[in-house]
Amino acid sequence: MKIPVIILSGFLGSGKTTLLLSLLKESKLRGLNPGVVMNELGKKDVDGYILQESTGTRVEKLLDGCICCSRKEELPRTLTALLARRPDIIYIELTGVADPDEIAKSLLAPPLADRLSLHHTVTVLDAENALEYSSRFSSDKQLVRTLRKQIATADLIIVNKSDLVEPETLWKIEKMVSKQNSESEIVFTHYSQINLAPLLAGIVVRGLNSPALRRGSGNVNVSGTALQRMNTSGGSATAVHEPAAGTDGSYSQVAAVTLTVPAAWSGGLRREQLEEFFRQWGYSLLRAKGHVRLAGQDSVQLVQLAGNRISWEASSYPGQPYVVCIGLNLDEKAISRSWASLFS
Ligand SMILES: Nc1nc2c(ncn2[C@@H]2O[C@H](COP(=O)(O)OP(=O)(O)OP(=O)(O)O)[C@@H](O)[C@H]2O)c(=O)[nH]1
Repeated sequence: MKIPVIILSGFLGSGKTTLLLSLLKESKLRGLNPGVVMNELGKKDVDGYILQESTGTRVEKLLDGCICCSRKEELPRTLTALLARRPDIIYIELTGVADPDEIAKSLLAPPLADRLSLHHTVTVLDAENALEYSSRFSSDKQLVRTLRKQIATADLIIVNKSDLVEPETLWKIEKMVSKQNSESEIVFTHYSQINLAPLLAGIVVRGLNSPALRRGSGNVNVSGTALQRMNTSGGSATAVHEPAAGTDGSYSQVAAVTLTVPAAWSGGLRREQLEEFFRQWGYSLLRAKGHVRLAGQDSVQLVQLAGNRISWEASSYPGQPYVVCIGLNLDEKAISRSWASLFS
């Protein structure tokens, strides 16, 4: 009995975690026992914390690297441990710069091939920025290639953040997607809200909560539909992008820097101060997220920069405040210096 896997891919900040939140809530409503693997480029699990807080789901976190290349060998180990908890469905949320085809190859090769089936590969696009990627990242061919692979290998493409663009842009995105993948479904969404029924079709309770299991029979033939179009044949699983030699958490030219608030700092930052800190790096800062304490506020704030927009919301994060910055050709020393100056 193979456990179905749904791979969630898409560029940084496109709305993967927002979709995963809906999927987990729907899974729980259906009585399913979901397993989650979340991969983050940074050393902190911002999204894993959000998911655990909102849904109570245990999340397997693979931090500080990408499971489609530098941390590739960790995925089979993590999935094997996860399978011991008898999930009905496994969701794998990739980093924004991961190639979902590489992950599919890992799933469909020994030792996992007999235990998992690829149910769907979903790619989420940020409607406000997707058309700009090829020109904006023209200096990083590997990144452009990976973003194309994210579109080419998906069987469902969610064009998200449609609230931020004109209908004409959506039409252009549809055209661009169709050129790269003429067979996938395309849906246009706001906060990744889609009808989840087709995605979850065929997935049934069979793990710990399964009546069949309670009766002592684990032999229920209800595995998810394997994806026919996924090209997993031929050649070894060569990573599309390799970590640059001698760097830590760096993929093609995309790198993550984790910045913590000094333990001795008892003050609070001003919102404008932090927004200015983010803005100074321009388009080289692709994504930022973290939990910080603002001056004059009792609660911690979850701050997110995605697609050059900054959002704030209350958070109950209990640990030492931090921010993860992910960018292209980021000057790590300059960022760390600028960050330290906020507390001097
Ligand atoms: N305006 C708008 N914001 C959105 C939409 N969907 C998600 N967001 C916001 O965009 C930010 C990034 O969303 P996530 O779901 O974390 O994106 P992600 O793809 O998981 O991001 P990473 O995995 O960190 O790269 C969050 O602040 C979301 O609240 C949308 O449809 N419209």
